[in-house]
Amino acid sequence: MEDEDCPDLVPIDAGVVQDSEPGSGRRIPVTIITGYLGAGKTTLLNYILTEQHSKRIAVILNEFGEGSALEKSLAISQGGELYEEWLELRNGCLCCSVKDSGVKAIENLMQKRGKFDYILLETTGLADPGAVASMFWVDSELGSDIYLDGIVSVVDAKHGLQVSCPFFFFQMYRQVALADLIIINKTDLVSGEELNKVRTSVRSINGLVKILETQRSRVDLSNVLDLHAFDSLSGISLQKKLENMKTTHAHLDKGIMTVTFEVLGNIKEENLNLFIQNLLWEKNVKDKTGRTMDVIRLKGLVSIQGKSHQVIVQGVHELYDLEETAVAWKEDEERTNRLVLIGMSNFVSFSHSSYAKNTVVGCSRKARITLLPLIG
Ligand SMILES: Nc1nc2c(ncn2[C@@H]2O[C@H](COP(=O)(O)OP(=O)(O)OP(=O)(O)O)[C@@H](O)[C@H]2O)c(=O)[nH]1
Ligand SMILES: [Zn+2]
Repeated sequence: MEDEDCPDLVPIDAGVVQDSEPGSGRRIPVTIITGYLGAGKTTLLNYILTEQHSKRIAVILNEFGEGSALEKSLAISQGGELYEEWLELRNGCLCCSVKDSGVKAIENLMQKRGKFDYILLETTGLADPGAVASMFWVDSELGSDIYLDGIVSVVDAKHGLQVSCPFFFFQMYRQVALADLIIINKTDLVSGEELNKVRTSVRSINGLVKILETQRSRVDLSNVLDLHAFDSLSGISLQKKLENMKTTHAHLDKGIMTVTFEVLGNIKEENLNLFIQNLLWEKNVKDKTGRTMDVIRLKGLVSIQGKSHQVIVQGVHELYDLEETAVAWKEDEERTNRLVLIGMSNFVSFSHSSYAKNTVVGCSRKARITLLPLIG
């Protein structure tokens, strides 16, 4: 017992930052920032870094790399304020690589440089953030120091969701479908009417997402950081959203939609698991017209037999998780199960793999970590 309380040995290394609290067990949030090319992701990062004066924030850029010749760990610059490190990714890109390598690399960096308070990860405009999100989400279950806090997607108000290339279009829709927060940026470039259109198309894809509108990505940071979108703390805000969301949004022409379910009563946990597995894994749950759905994001609050508290359901692609929240069902309350699916009708669905085979987009060979040691 006492041995476990011993502080870890810290390597003797000139670069070590000593302000971490070894063994504090505090976990570090990761916010994933996505958005189409040029939407304002970097502007958002810079804004956060200059506004936020109390956190040690590490910024990770998941970029296109220069190819396999550079496939090794490399400290690019270590002097001055900026410290950069290339992650070694055994299997290509951050999103496609074996789950643990990205997280491991961050943990290694923290060992060398001291703990951060927060991690911001900017994906390339063409990446599938689902794969990156899954990586961090899975890892948090395995006792990692890092947990996924939320997914933020920046949308360009001027261009909206208009992209002609089907692959790019597909990725942009996925980014919107997956997000916990959408920032519609560059509102200075559009009229009120145009802005309404963009807002409506975002809402038609993702009926749950919070939408903010900005210029130069200037946003109240309390809306971006510490969202707890993937843990049971988000149960209460999810409850409110679900109550206000009785309609089913469908973006019929594009086949991307938000579907809500509401069922009264208690469910057996095993039946719920079976349903979700059929939906996410077997993909054999059909709608009235016989079509199946590719679920990108799943959220819900359910009532499970024998459990006194509401249970939150979270899903990203094929991963899902049930967690009891702090909210107890009241004695006189009618128990309900509400599930929200955001995804694509299989009718028009593109498969990531079939596109990925023929295109290099969305796959970067390297991720660059830029650690901005202390701002303020
Ligand atoms: N007019 C206007 N321009 C903006 C706004 N926000 C950002 N920009 C400009 O848009 C361009 C792209 O912004 P970035 O922040 O680099 O976009 P990004 O999403 O990081 O771009 P990539 O990483 O290349 O995908 C820059 O020239 C910004 O100065 C805004 O609110 N209004
Ligand atoms: Zn990839």
